[in-house]
Amino acid sequence: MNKLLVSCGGTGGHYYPGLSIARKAKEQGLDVSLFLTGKRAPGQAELARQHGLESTLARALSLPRKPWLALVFAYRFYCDYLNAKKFLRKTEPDAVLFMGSFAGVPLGMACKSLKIPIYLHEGNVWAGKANRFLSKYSKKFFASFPVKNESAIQCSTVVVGMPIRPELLREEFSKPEFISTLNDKDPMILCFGGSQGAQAINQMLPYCYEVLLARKYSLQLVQLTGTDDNQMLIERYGEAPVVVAKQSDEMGALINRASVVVCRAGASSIAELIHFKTKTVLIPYPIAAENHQEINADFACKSKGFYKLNQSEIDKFSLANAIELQLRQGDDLDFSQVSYPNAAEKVLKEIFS
Ligand SMILES: CC(=O)N[C@H]1[C@@H](OP(=O)(O)OP(=O)(O)OC[C@H]2O[C@@H](n3ccc(=O)[nH]c3=O)[C@H](O)[C@@H]2O)O[C@H](CO)[C@@H](O)[C@@H]1O
Repeated sequence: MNKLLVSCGGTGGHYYPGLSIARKAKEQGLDVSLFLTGKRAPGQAELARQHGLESTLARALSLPRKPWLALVFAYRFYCDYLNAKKFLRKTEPDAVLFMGSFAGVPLGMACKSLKIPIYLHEGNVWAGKANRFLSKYSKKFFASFPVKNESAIQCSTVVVGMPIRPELLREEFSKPEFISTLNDKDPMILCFGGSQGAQAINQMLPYCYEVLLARKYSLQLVQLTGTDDNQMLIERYGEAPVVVAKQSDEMGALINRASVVVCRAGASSIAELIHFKTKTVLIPYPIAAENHQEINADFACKSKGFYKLNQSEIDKFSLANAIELQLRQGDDLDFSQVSYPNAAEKVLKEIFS
């Protein structure tokens, strides 16, 4: 049986697409497990276990921010590399798939030394540092979208798409209990940050909502803030048809129901919105590494389904105008220029055929 190891530690941005590929691999009868790093790893391993997947946990190594820490970093890197080699000798995977975090690099170098085939998956339109570095030793680079800095990739590249959680790929969804106070008739705006929320959007939205109501829109709003500290926000909305919550595990139902979404420009968010063909205002996280969210947003805007608003340009009117612009567009927009479906299947076919 083919044995696959998926290295997807770090933030949700690397973990969830890796988990989706691992779940698909298990469904196809492959022997698959996860390699997780960092403080989120125990929780991520527990979620993987609920899907019948085993994980190996390791510490996360990040690049030193101060030059005098370079020696400590080199020592730790070497220890992690030796541990990874020991682990690979014991488990003998046929292939290792990296989802693009620096934490996976010691494991990558151990694969190189033991001649275990390395594959990479990149979520963003701008390939990140770890993937660029590992590409020199890899068999194939799987991209979610055509990669803007493709010249920095030193192995063959194939665009497969961003793997989406299977829960979101259903045809029908039931209405989430926590929005039962909202009706099924009026348009609904859904707002969320990345997997960690977005303070700047959270603060501006109530003002923007007032502007839209003053323009006579009968709008409902679901605002997922990423924080527990929502009391002031809830009081501010008062009796308005608005639901404020920290987060939701029912994103499929919410995106499917939304008339317009306002969110960051993370790769999974964009892939999910393309899947549901939902009109969206993207507000790229301005300090994302190498400005990759703005590059993601610029790519998504090839479809009129997306509209980009920079955080520096946000005020209650610009955000209201952007939402209004999207509300007024028809619901039959073409997302085909940016759509790359069935990513997990394509990755597994490329690795094992
Ligand atoms: C700040 C930052 O650098 N973020 C990066 C991080 O992703 P990050 O995890 O922040 O953002 P993504 O858009 O990739 O993913 C967000 C995910 O959270 C889900 N969600 C959101 C709110 C909620 O209440 N419930 C819920 O399930 C969304 O449906 C989506 O699946 O890695 C991604 C992939 O490398 C990058 O594209 C992002 O730019």
